[in-house]
Amino acid sequence: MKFGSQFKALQVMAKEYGTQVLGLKMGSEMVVAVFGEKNIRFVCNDMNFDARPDSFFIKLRTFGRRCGVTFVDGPLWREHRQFVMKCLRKEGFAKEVMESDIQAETDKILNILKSSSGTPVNIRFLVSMAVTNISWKYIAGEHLRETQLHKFISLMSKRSEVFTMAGGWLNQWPWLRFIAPNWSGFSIIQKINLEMIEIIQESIRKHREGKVQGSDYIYKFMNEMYRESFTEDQLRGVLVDFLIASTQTTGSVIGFAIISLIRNKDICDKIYNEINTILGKNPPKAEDCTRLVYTSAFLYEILRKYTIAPFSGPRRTLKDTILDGYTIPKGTTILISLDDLHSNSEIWNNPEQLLPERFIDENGDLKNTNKIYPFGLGRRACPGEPLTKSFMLIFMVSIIQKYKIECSNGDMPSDEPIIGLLTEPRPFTARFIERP
Ligand code: HEM
Repeated sequence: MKFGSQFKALQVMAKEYGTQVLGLKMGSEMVVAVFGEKNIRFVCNDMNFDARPDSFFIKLRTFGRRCGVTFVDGPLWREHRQFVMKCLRKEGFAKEVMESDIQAETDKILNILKSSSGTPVNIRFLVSMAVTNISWKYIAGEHLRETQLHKFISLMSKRSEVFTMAGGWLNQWPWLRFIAPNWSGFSIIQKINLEMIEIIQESIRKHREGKVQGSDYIYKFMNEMYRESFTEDQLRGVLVDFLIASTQTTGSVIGFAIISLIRNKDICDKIYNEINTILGKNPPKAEDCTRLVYTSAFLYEILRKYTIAPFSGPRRTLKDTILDGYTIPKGTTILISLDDLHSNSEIWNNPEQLLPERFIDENGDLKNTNKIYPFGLGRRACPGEPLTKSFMLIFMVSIIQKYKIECSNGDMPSDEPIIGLLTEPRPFTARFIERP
């Protein structure tokens, strides 16, 4: 409580005990929090750490069953991670096709900004809608209805305030749901589950009736349903994974980027000048990241300073394993501190400062981009990385090219994050003033 989040508390405890491998018992669960680049690389690359914990909280997320990609392991995870990635790639995920989808969603937001005529806009919400729409199109062949999307994203933003990475109190003491359903977060999860089930069932039904055009992931999955692991629960699980992963993450990164531009006018001016010199009024493409060096450096710096997943996805040891001289028993939950790699003063000078220059070398090229791990690393690294990076560049360049960004009613937005399950910016609005 004192530190504001479980993540901060564990970071402070590890420092106090002078260790990079901090073991503790949470409820009935053995948990080890891992810090330091060497240890984190080891954990992410050793197959003994590839599994995910199997807890009440994790099963609650997927309607009481262990299914999907994000929180399963072993052969089921390998088969379905490979399958979903193959299907999405065939449809154009992470290729030029996706760029045109990003551009189309960006254009929608630009139109909203135009009609806002400088009145305050909740940009993070619009971005969450856009990214969810893009990833849902690849998964389910069409966009979500706007009212559905609106309701779902509002519920999701309440969710992560309630939980910390190991699942919060509800994970350790599931009976809390009976005596404190609201405080423990159980009620909000129930509401989200109802909303997700409605979205998912509607989409599956439309696919069964052949009412969706194209050959999206759901159709491809249905063609494989003669195979043992291709069950309806598994299909629902993957749809939950993609709905949850795309709603909050990218919206939060863009939220932090916009807040940082409002708070650092000099950085915003440098970015605008670079875009103006290199692109003029031409629309950006993802490949422009190598030419727009300062802009790209700024986006890397946002990913570093505001680490969206301070702990990467939780892992579980498959057998007794030695880590940094400590024996970690089989079945231990492992929390991997990505934030530690991004805020370590031995790696980054003045890590608390926003300095895009730390990603630019003396020849004016990008550097150090392989020293940050916002999307995790190894076999379980985030499959949404290409979508997020292309979205960040195309969206931010398009906005800055056309608009000056200002705070609402003179209120400077805080960049102090809310750290729950993920790191999020505090709610804020901004004004977008069209450039002449
Ligand atoms: C700023 C944006 C994002 C960040 C920072 C982020 C970060 C992460 C991290 C740290 C992990 C855990 C990796 C591990 O366990 O080692 C992860 C997993 C995952 N992410 Fe993302 N993510 C983002 C956006 C997305 C998007 C847009 C999607 C979907 C389109 C997505 C889908 C997933 C999935 C399915 C997994 C589970 C992978 C597995 O367990 O095999 N993510 N992400």
